[in-house]
Amino acid sequence: MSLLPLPPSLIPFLEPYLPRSNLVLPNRPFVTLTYAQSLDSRIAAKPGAQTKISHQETKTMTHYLRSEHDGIMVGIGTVLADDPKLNCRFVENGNTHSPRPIVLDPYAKWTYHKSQLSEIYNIGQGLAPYILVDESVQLNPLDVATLQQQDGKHIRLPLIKNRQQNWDYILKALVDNGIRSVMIEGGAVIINELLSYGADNYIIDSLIVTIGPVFLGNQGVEVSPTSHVDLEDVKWWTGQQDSVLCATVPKAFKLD
Ligand SMILES: NC(=O)C1=CN([C@@H]2O[C@H](COP(=O)(O)OP(=O)(O)OC[C@H]3O[C@@H](n4cnc5c(N)ncnc54)[C@H](O)[C@@H]3O)[C@@H](O)[C@H]2O)C=CC1
Ligand SMILES: Nc1nc(O)c(N)c(N[C@@H]2O[C@H](COP(=O)(O)O)[C@@H](O)[C@H]2O)n1
Repeated sequence: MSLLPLPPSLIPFLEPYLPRSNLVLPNRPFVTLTYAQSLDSRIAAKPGAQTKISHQETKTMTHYLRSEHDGIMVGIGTVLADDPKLNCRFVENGNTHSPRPIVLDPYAKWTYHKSQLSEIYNIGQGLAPYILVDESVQLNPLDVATLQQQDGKHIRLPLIKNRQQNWDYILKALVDNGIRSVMIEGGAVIINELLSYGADNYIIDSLIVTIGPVFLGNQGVEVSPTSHVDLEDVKWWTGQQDSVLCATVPKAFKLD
């Protein structure tokens, strides 16, 4: 299904938060954390369920954001729940860029060769993923062979032993593999972890949150950091149904 046109006012609204408007960081990619939540801070109606929250016009915004990043990352929980495409369907202004899908799957739970994402690659509508797995896990030979034929790969990192350091390894691996900007879409474990990462270690350069006019209820999958986070550079956009918050995390807390 084709997307609605991008509301023109979103272009100047988003501009200051895009990687292209910000300094290129030498040792890690520019990180945008972006997701859609309900009024009661839920990103899905129940665990493992894919739940539509965004209006079509903010869905277009998500694809516009995908066109502005080298990579798009989700966790294995999201992949198993949504079987996502993780490509870019924003084709306005002749855009043909699709970001590199990156899946954080430390225990190699994903059967990649049967996924929609593999099919998307096979029909020429997106790139094959980089799958981040722990150094110790055994890989499915069919997945390895499929990724070898496509242009994706498994990247082995020490992800299981000391989770505290994982984001350092993950971000370095992305830069080492040519990913200079990444948008992280979720799911809840990753969002909560990044928002809670610690006062000295915030790694989010831009935060872009779509808020839909719905309550998903207390069985829903909640996003909430472990403690207080004050945002800076806050701007709001309101569309036909949704509002979008753009912000940065306090600069004093950022890694360099
Ligand atoms: N509304 C929205 O914008 C979005 C909603 N979702 C929803 O979120 C739900 C899935 O969320 P979750 O189950 O929380 O899964 P998730 O996608 O956050 O994946 C969690 C898994 O990722 C791995 N992981 C996360 N952080 C790690 C780290 N630092 N080191 C190593 N491994 C790490 C672990 O295996 C962990 O179990 C689905 O229902 C999906 O539909 C997902 C993305 C966006
Ligand atoms: N922007 C947005 N709005 C919602 O209502 C959502 N449920 C999501 N979910 C995210 O989008 C991914 C699906 O991507 P594809 O359309 O399959 O490429 C899903 O995996 C979540 O990350 N996003």
